[in-house]
Amino acid sequence: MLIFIVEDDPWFGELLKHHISLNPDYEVCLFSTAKECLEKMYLQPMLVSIDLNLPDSTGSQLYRKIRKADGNVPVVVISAQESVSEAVALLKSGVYDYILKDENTRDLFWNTINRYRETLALKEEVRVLEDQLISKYDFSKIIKGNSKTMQPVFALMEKAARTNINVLISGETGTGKELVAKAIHANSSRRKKPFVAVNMAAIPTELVESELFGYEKGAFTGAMQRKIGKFEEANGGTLFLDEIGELNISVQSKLLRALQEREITRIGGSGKIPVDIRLITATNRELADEVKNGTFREDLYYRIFGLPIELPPLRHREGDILFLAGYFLREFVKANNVGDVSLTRDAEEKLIQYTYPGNVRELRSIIELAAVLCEKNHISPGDIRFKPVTSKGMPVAGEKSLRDHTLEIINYYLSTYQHNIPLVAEKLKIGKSTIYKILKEGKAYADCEG
Ligand SMILES: Nc1ncnc2c1ncn2[C@@H]1O[C@H](COP(=O)(O)OP(=O)(O)OP(=O)(O)O)[C@@H](O)[C@H]1O
Repeated sequence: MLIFIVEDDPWFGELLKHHISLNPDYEVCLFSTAKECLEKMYLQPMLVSIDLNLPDSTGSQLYRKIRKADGNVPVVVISAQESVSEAVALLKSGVYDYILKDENTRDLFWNTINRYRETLALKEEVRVLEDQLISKYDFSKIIKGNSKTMQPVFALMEKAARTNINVLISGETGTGKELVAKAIHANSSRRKKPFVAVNMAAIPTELVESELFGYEKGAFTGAMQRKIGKFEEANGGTLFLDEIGELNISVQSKLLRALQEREITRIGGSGKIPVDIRLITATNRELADEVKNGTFREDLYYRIFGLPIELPPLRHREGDILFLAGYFLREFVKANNVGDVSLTRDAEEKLIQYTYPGNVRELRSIIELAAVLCEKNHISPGDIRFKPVTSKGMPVAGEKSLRDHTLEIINYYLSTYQHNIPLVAEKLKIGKSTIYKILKEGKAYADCEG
């Protein structure tokens, strides 16, 4: 820690400097003029002591200039008996301490420095405690949801935030897995450190290793300079690996080793670099099945499993569709500076009936589009457009109950044919009443799940 001493008596100045420098925690800069001190204020000293009788400035002038350069640095006045009145005036204007120049000055100055450090430590403790109090387990700022099905998720998130345990989040696409990871990080003791997210599915297989662990200059053709990997970037914070099931088996072993040994080696490097990260992973696949099939290492599975959090699909979160729709509408209004937009009763009904294969992400884009399309700030059923599902996301994809498959097929047709129930009935060769019955059952099922 840096301490400035401004003292025009070289012998006395050196004496103070020597005394304080005996403690290796402190580095002391000694100046004999106000000008020299002010020129170095950019170094941000922890404390400045000033003598009142300087060749180029009075004590009050120097104090004012130091204040201007740094509004917080404590200034200690060290003065001879004859300057007492000036020192007292300075004390009144905010000087941290005043010490008389005599045989006790060294010790008194030492005590002042220690007292200031103790105050600093206490302030920091209070700040950390206040911080914890304010944001303690306040997930609701980040992740919205009122449904009963989401309550166990919030309870698990709180447990995860309190500890350092690895977390495995599973859930269909768009259910908010990344948001949950962010909320856990933001409520954990690591919140001041980085949250680094990497989507395994978005990185070409051959680049995954260098993305995670980094590389040294010259490690391979094209490695023009050293690159820090995501592990190192996240040091002290949280590393979120999305779609972990996409990781190929050879990188899986390297990831396992890094997690076990808590250190990594950059590609082309030889030194081990210690890393301290909390790992949160996410998957929309059934990882246990991948283990059975031999495509995911069992030992890695257990290492990342830690605390499992399963996010329910939106269709099973009773009450959340309209709750989230309202939230996204308010966000839209705020971001686009338009007047309040509301949903008509029929529009709400239409939103509730749908099954959302794309979950919350899909609901958000449906609401944003509806807010753009609507007339006179009222969203009516016609403004709500369900996007036709592409062949990749056909409703029959994924493992679900027959009831859910049926419901999704109905919704797929309804969205494709603009909710024209007679037409959908004709296409599917079933009666209209069957469609109503399936939609009703789907809703009742979600109600009972909630
Ligand atoms: N409960 C929620 N409250 C507010 N916004 C949400 C909620 N859940 C999801 N979202 C929003 O939905 C979108 C998708 O969320 P996110 O990326 O976290 O989902 P995901 O499950 O990680 O998706 P994927 O599996 O495709 O990676 C984001 O815009 C996110 O902000």
